[in-house]
Amino acid sequence: MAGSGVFKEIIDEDGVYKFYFDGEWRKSSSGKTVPIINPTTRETHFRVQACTQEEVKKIVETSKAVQKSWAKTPLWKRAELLHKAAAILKEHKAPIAECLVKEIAKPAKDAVTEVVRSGDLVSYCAEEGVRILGEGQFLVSDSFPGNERTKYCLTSKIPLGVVLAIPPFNYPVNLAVSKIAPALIAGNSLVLKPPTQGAVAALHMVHCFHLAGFPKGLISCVTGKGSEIGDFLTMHPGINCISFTGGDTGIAISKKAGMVPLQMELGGKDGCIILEDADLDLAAANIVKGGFSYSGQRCTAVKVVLVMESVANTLVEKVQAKVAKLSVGRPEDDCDITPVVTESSANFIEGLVMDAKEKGATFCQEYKREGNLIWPLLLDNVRPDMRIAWEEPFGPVLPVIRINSVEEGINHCNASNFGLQGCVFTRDINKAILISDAMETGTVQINSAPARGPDHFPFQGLKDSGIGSQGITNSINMMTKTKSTVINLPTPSYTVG
Ligand SMILES: NC(=O)C1=CN([C@@H]2O[C@H](COP(=O)(O)OP(=O)(O)OC[C@H]3O[C@@H](n4cnc5c(N)ncnc54)[C@H](OP(=O)(O)O)[C@@H]3O)[C@@H](O)[C@H]2O)C=CC1
Ligand SMILES: O=C(O)[C@H](O)COP(=O)(O)O
Repeated sequence: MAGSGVFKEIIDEDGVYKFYFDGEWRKSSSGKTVPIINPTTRETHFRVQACTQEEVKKIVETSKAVQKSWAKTPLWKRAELLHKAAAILKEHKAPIAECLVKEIAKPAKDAVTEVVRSGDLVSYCAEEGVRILGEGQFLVSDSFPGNERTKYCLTSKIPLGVVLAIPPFNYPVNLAVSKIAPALIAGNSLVLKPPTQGAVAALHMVHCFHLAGFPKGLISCVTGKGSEIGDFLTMHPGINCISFTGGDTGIAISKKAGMVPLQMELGGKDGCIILEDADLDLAAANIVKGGFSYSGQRCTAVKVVLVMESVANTLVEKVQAKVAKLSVGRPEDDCDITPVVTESSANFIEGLVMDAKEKGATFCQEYKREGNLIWPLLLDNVRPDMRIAWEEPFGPVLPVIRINSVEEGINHCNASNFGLQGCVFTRDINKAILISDAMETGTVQINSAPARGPDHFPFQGLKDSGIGSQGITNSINMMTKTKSTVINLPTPSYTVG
């Protein structure tokens, strides 16, 4: 159970979760707490510390000092500790998953999957780190015009320093470890600012790293409202790298952050283009899985279907039939559609639905909402003048735009300010490749819904969808800098003998 057993020390006598600093679980001197509202009951379920700027300052200072010795810890030892943390995390999947169910209404099975996937990510990262950080480059000078072979250049990868990790609510464990593990294996220290909704799952996860025995102060977890301590953290001169996943906040952070490397994974409006020759059963299954899993609260969710008019009726019928089978209700009951994360999120989604209604979209189901729970809704005959054609609902509402040419579909996707992923369904691989090349997105999936995973694949967004690329290997590389040592010889190396 959450907050019990090995997790007992992360909670205080009043039931408030502590923050983590210098290898200890602590109460904030602010005396204030932040409530975490259960999206299903809409009542406060957990409380976390509202940390102060002074506490943030101390955390960053300590992280800086500890990082120096961590960077000198042998790579194999860093990997060993990560493997240990991964095993502990998987061993405690049940209480962590329970937090995900209560804090973000993630369906019970998916919550367990997130924790197990996170353990696997940490292990893979440890192995990949040993491989890629264990090798460097060797260059000789006479390959560049005008040079003799008098210089040998040895390059290796060195850590950046203190990495700040800010994950979003929808994968508070997985998108936290996707930043923590690469940072640590590369020799950095790590400050985590978890999302408010999802903070308690993240604190449990951090405790698994604590139990693994990482040095004191190497990992810290500071809680509080992003809007209150966020700027102080992201603009702190002691931070050497920011890895952020979330919405438009990331754009604001990018503008304010100093000269530090940024990894930004932001929103998306992933288009799904269906050609006339597509396998419509496969497409319909992927549209429903891609559009409605975790109630559409995935950056990689299918967020607009662009279907050729000649097959649109058949496709919509097939999707509608599958939508009708989705179960709607409590995450504890493992329903497909569960309450969206906050009331304001539900209100925002409703605003998009009402706009589409006023402008004449065809409702394939009746719009239904109870509290934060919104029933899955397919909107047909959506036109470009409707907000839902462009904005991401981050909820279980999926627009269908009927197109008369492939170009029309591609142009719609490319006119978006987002460029995360896209997908195309066709039996013609040549067409699929041409469409993939034409789509201005970080990834295009052929005959499958968009997805970030598996976690070692590169994951990146163009335009407002992000900066840089995630994925285990890319994240390790991003959290390091190249260091060269040049050996200068008195004479060209091949003059002897
Ligand atoms: N491309 C990708 O990989 C993904 C993108 N997303 C996108 O994220 C959005 C939904 O996630 P959501 O969590 O609501 O996103 P937000 O951008 O609202 O929040 C993301 C994180 O930023 C924190 N934060 C808020 N304000 C600040 C600030 N001023 N400075 C620093 N940190 C701050 C939040 O903390 P707090 O909760 O305390 O406010 C949270 O931890 C969607 O747009 C979605 O598309 C989501 C997942 C993956
Ligand atoms: O936050 C998100 O939405 C994730 O990055 C998507 O991950 P998934 O495609 O593996 O569900």
